[in-house]
Amino acid sequence: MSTPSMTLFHNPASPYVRKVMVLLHETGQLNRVALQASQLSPVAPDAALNQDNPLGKIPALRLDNGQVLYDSRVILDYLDQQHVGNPLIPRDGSARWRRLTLAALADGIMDASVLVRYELALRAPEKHWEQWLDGQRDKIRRALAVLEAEAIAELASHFDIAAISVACALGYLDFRHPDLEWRQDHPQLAAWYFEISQRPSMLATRPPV
Ligand SMILES: N[C@@H](CCC(=O)N[C@@H](CS)C(=O)NCC(=O)O)C(=O)O
Repeated sequence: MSTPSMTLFHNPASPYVRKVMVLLHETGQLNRVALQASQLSPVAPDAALNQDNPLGKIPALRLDNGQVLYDSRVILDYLDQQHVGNPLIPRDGSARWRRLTLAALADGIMDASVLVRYELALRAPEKHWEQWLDGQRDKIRRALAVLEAEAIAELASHFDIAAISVACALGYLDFRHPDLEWRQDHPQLAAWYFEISQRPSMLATRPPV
């Protein structure tokens, strides 16, 4: 087995890190990356990570020449150009922009979900800003509605950047926000997610219980 040449700042609870891990599994590159555990939140930063990523966010990927890549979209793009199989990010044409837009929609679900998580887990309950929380949850609901109405066939067509990103966003909703009961109004998305959750890359990267 080859020695890893890159280091990934990693936490199994992060949906953004999960995207990177799923892509590494799907493209056969797992053994190229060593994982460096990072425990952090916006109020409890990881000093080692801050040296490599001034934004203090994971994932960050240190390459063998010392260069550091962030954020997850940049890392996915880089890693997708490092394997010989079919690209998981279309290189050009309208498919590229459509698949990246679906991926951005999924990232937006993660962004809103992570912000809600921080507000609920890190701030005292009497300081919770309900109107802001509702605004974030509305973003999640609108994005899920669009995926259900417009994107199921596209998601089912390949397990690429779009599908990986949506899968990781839904996995995070299950992990941190089961109260949202996202399956209730999105039966097609739920059926798609049930199926792709069985992929080895998804099973191996499930968030901790
Ligand atoms: N847009 C970034 C988001 C990364 C992100 O927010 N990661 C969270 C963990 S899930 C984090 O590092 N939070 C620490 C902080 O915000 O200070 C990406 O796609 O990589």
